[in-house]
Amino acid sequence: MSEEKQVKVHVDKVNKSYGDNHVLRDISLDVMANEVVVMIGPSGSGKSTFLRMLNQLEMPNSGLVEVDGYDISDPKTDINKVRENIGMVFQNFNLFNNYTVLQNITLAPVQLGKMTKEEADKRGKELLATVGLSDKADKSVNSLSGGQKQRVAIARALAMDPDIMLFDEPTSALDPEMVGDVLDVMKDLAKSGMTMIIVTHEMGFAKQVADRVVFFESGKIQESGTPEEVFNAPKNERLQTFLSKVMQA
Ligand SMILES: Nc1ncnc2c1ncn2[C@@H]1O[C@H](COP(=O)(O)OP(=O)(O)OP(=O)(O)O)[C@@H](O)[C@H]1O
Repeated sequence: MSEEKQVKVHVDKVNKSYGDNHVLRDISLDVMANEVVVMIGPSGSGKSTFLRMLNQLEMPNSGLVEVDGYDISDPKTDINKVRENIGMVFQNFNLFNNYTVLQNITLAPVQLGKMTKEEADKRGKELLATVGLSDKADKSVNSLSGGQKQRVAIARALAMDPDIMLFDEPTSALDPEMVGDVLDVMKDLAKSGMTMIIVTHEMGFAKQVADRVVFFESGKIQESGTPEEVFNAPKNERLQTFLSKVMQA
């Protein structure tokens, strides 16, 4: 048996424009099973667009995007099937506010026929325990803090038993005192071996958790490497400038 790790995400020479705005420029990146890749870079550099492309929330103008072996740059691919294996967590939670916490988590697996209601309730409660919210199962989402909502959003994504988790600035909308709880859940998930791609401005988290840090600037990957390489010995001048600004802040 080969010991080689499986490629989970394969992106080759992708370009994306919005009108005249050329947002992704010949981007290529492979992410392996169990790898945690953190994307950093200035605002508007294309990080969110890249992430959203991985579950067809955006389509590239050219290039190849393969996720879990499916060519999702091909509009004919059944994206709903692929999305069952990709959990996505957004900056603004995107929960159903009028449902209870547990209903938010069980809705998709039951509706898509992945689990019975009883199985989904059982799994949902287990997931709430792992994100530290066992006591909130029957509460309305409206009654939660931002940090609690984000932990519910993570539990909801995990309820589909995904192979890959995508995080788009999951802590940017949170009060500072809530950030740590959400990052702790993500750290545990990384330790469990989940394949993760994370856009964040939390540099301390990136240093601690990333297997690889990828620096985006002007729609290009300007540098990528281990946290030690990227943070302690950045080669690219734009990365050096970016880091000095972020560190000052
Ligand atoms: N749906 C859209 N329509 C038009 N332009 C868009 C759209 N989405 C993003 N853009 C533009 O694409 C560029 C890259 O945006 P993107 O959100 O990917 O950057 P980012 O690196 O994630 O920034 P931030 O850290 O601020 O979220 C920006 O100039 C943005 O205005």
